[in-house]
Amino acid sequence: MKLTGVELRHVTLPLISPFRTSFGTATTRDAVLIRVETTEQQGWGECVAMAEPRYSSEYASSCAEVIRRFFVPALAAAKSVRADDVAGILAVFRGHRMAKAGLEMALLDAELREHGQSFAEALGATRDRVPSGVSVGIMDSTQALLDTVGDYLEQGYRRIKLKIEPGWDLAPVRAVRERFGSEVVLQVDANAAYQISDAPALAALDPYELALIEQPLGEEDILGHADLAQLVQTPICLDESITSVQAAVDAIRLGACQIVNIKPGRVGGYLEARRIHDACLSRGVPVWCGGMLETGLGRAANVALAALPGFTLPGDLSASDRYYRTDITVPFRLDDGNLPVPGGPGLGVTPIPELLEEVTTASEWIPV
Ligand SMILES: O=C(O)CCC(=O)N[C@@H](C(=O)O)c1ccccc1
Repeated sequence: MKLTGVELRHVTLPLISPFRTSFGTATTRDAVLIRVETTEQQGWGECVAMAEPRYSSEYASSCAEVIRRFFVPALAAAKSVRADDVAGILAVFRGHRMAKAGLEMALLDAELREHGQSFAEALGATRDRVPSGVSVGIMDSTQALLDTVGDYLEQGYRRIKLKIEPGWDLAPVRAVRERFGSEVVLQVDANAAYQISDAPALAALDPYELALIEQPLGEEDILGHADLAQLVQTPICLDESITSVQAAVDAIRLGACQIVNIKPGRVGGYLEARRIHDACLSRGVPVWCGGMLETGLGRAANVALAALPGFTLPGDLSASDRYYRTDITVPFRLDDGNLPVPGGPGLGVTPIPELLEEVTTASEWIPV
C-alpha cells in the first residue's frame, strides 16, 4: 500500500466519573486518533498516550508532533508500506512507542480491510469472546469503593482491579474480600507507587489471595521487583516496565515478574504485543491485556488481541460505559461478563461520524 495522507484527530471524551490513580485524577480522556489514507483503503489507529506524561514519558501532543514531523515523512518515503514494515522504518527514531503503535495500528487496519481479514484472524485469536475485567480507581472512602465494586460485580465483571498507593492498600483489599468473599478474582495496581522498603506493606496483602500485584515499584527497578518477589507471596505483574519483547524476556529471566500486562500502545504496537505474547506463552508466563481508557477503536483491537491463547487472565477490557456515556463507535457491551471479539474486516468498528465530531477538539491533515 502507498500512503497518501494522514489525519490526526485530537479528541476529548468526558469520563463518566473521575478516575484516580497513584499518579493523578483524570476527568476526561484526551487522545489522538489517527486515520491513514492509502491508495487502496483507509484505516484507524488510536494513540493511547494521556494528556500529560504521568503514566509514561509520552503525551498526546508529543505523539502528534513526532508523527507529523518524523514518522509520516519516513513512511511516505517508502515506495509502499505494510504494517509489518512500520517498526523497521521507524526504528531510526528512538522511543515514542505509543505514537508508533497508533500509526502501525491504522496501517494494519487499512491493510486488513483491504484483504477482508479481521484483527482477530490476523493476530491468531482462538476465541470469539473474552472475559471482561474492570479497573477501580482510588476512592474517597471504603464505603464508596464497596458500592462501586458491588455495582461492577452486579454487571457481571469477571475480575476486579483496585488501584492502590501507600495508605490505600490493605484497608480496601480487606474490605472487598470481607464484603464479597474469596471467589472474586481480585488484583491490585500500584502504578510504581512503592519502594522496596514498603515490602512489609505489600506482604500484608498476601493473606487476601490476590491474583497479582501490578507494578509495585518503579518502571526501571527490575532487580527491585526480583527482590520483592522473594519477600511477598502474591505474584508480581509488570506493566510500565515491559516496553518490548526484550524487556519482557529479561524481566522474566531475572525473576522480576511472574505475569505480564501487555498494552499494545506501551510496547510499540499490536505486532510487538503478539511477539511478547508468544515469548511469554513459550515460557509459561500468563499474560493479560492492559487498558488505557481506549475508545471503541483501541478497545476493538485490544479485545482481538486478548483472544489469543496466552491471554489466560481477564484484562482491562471493560464495556464502553465503564468510562464513557457515549463512545465514538458502536459501544462494547458486557454479555455475561464477556466482550465479543469483532469479526468484521480490520478493527471491525469505525468511528460514527457525528459522535466523532462531537468530541473532536482539533483535526489536522498531513499530506504525503
Ligand atoms: O480500563 C482501562 O482501560 C484502564 C485500566 C487502567 O487502570 N489503566 C491504568 C494502568 O496503569 O494500567 C492507567 C490509568 C490511567 C492512565 C494510564 C494507565
